[in-house]
Amino acid sequence: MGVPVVARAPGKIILSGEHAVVHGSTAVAASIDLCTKVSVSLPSDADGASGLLELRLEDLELVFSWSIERLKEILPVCDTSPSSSSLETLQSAAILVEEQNIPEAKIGLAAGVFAFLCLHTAIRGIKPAVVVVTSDLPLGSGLGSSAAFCVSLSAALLASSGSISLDCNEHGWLSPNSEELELVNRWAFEGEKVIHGKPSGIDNTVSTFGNMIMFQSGKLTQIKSYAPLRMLITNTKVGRNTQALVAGVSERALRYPGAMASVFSAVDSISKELSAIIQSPATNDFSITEKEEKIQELMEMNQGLLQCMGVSHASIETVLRTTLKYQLPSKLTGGGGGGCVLTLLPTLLAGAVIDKVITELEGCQGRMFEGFHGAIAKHLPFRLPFFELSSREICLKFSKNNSAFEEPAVICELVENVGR
Ligand SMILES: Nc1ncnc2c1ncn2[C@@H]1O[C@H](COP(=O)(O)OP(=O)(O)OP(=O)(O)O)[C@@H](O)[C@H]1O
Ligand SMILES: C[C@@](O)(CCO)CC(=O)[O-]
Ligand SMILES: [Mg+2]
Repeated sequence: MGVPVVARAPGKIILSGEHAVVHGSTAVAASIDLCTKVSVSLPSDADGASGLLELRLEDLELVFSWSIERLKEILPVCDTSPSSSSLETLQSAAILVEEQNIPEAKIGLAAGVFAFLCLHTAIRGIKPAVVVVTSDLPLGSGLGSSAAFCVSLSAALLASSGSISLDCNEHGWLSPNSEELELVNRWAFEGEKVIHGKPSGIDNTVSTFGNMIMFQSGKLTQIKSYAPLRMLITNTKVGRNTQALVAGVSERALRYPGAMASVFSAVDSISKELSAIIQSPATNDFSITEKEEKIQELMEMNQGLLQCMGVSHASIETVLRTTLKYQLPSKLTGGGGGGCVLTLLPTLLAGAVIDKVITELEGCQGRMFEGFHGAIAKHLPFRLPFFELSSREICLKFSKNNSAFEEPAVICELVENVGR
């Protein structure tokens, strides 16, 4: 195999505005330091072109492969600029996914495999490669796994095809320049369309550019929090699919256009208020506690409106009731219908209370709780309860001397060095 390229991209949480953002409202999101990593290796001349395109999903121990001959039989040659039409011409790729006989229990992956075939063909053409994917993110749980997959895949494919320059810094890592990031984001958005149907673009945008953002109708504004926000993420482990949830909200909006327009408009105001509060400096008059109370209140109001949209779930309601016993309001994050729930943990909240909340959540329904600690460099799911919003951006690693990749912990260390 020739020189491999690795790209990594983060998942996200949405503090307010999911679903409504698809209908033009403002939303607030932040990247988290749980990432998906994609490596692309191309056959060297010495390999005599293996004649295979291979996708290895390492965490899931799944390998998909297609002969170049078969791909050429089925796939059209398509445009190489990021546009919907270039991926629409690739509908025929669906049969190539079906032929892989994905086990019923993992059928949700078909969308990701389909997006892979579309992005690979559109960006690199019909050529052999070995693409290896690993991820810290739970799939289909509201933490933006689909976007992190599309962003890291697009970045690695663009870098391996020369559309992103790979002048390494001393660590071998680099951040693409802003034009390159735009290109990555546009392709990732096309990939998200394949997985989600009608994405707003918020997930791929926050995964590409990192940090905390306010997003509306395709436009991002970076925002900066004056104080760290600590969040508890509870994973209900109830599987769901963002595409179906987004479609459900659109159907409700068609049935009740007036009522839903009011709901979306209320969410827009909440997101704008929230972003103003997050960005305001804490003074004596407006203490951190007051700020946190307002953030909690706005998140709670947003949750009420998400219930109006029909995207809550009994498992989410259980988490809400449980945290509320401790005066801690929560809201779902991402697509809803299960998946993850966010709870702001106020700065002055005693550790003993947090322990009690977690114990009670864990007791709710077997193993309902899963915590992530993002304040340290290792991107691993931990049984520790907090994570802090963190600034992350996608980074590419290029192994010039064809040596083996660093272990994930070392990569994290490099990321920490590069991180802002
Ligand atoms: N690492 C990955 N490898 C392959 N496919 C992936 C990967 N990550 C995500 N996907 C694809 O994305 C799907 C999950 O996307 P979905 O949008 O439903 O959930 P999510 O992105 O985790 O949550 P949300 O969109 O609410 O933030 C998976 O079922 C799979 O098809
Ligand atoms: C539900 C949604 O609003 C967020 C999913 O993380 C969908 C989208 O904006 O693409
Ligand atoms: Mg998604």
